[in-house]
Amino acid sequence: MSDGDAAGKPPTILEKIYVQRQKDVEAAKATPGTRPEELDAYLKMGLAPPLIPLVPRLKRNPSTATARPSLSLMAEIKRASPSKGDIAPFANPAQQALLYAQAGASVISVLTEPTWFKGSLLDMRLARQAVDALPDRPAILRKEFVFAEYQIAEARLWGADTVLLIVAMLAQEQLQRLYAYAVALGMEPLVEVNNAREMARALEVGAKVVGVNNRNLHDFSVDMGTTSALVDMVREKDVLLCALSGIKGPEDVRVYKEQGVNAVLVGESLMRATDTAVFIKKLLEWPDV
Ligand SMILES: O=P(O)(O)OC[C@@H](O)[C@@H](O)c1c[nH]c2ccccc12
Repeated sequence: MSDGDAAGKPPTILEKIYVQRQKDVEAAKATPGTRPEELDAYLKMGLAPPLIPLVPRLKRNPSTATARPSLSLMAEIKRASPSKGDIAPFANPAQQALLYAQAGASVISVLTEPTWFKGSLLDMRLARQAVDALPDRPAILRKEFVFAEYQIAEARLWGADTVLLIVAMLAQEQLQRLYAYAVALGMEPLVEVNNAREMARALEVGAKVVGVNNRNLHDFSVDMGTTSALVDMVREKDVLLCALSGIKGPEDVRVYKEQGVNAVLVGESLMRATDTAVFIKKLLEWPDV
């Protein structure tokens, strides 16, 4: 991805994060203990924890048994964001993960980007540990700006069951390579798109779980219709479709459910909820579990 100044334009937030994350990854790769060959060796020795396959996990949720079409929840641990600033900077990821799991989330998404989102791999590990022993625990998603195999290996070793791949920041060949690498490690990635062109690219690599981000990562504008506009592109396909960002209440979820969307990913409104369990139950209109 260009840093934006080639055309004389200021870099977008996505470009800024990408540049910083490249430096962070270089530093981690040069640190004894986390060099790429060390991570590779750990993976080959089978030291990564057991994982949950994403697709079957997404298909099980507390509403599947009812007559309503099923819709799963991906609940996010998000301390801060570049568009909103601090959301819950002192949140306890273990506690939050447990609340999400007990309320029926299929996936727990953990932001691991430190500079703008105040996240870390430790947050992700703590979330995983908190839910690890639960029967039918949620899958853990590393929510990150991924551009290198290294970050996927890191995710797997720190306890992620899957990773996010953002089409907008990857060349097609790179997307293909990272997708294949994640799958080889047992992780079906969540592939994020923002428009029809990106959706076509996600389908071309064979993505089975596609998230449509209602928030444009270049300018932060949110349009809840972004997901709805792309539903038809996957309708007859073996693809699970998730709506990401800006979801605040049951009205949003109801619309997506009627359109055949399979999952919603919710961050900010869950982090701000005073009673997380009650909020989730109302949001998804789930029966008592
Ligand atoms: O807090 P919200 O509006 O519910 O949004 C969550 C999630 O969609 C958002 O955090 C997100 C979607 N794609 C991303 C890529 C990187 C970082 C963050 C994201």
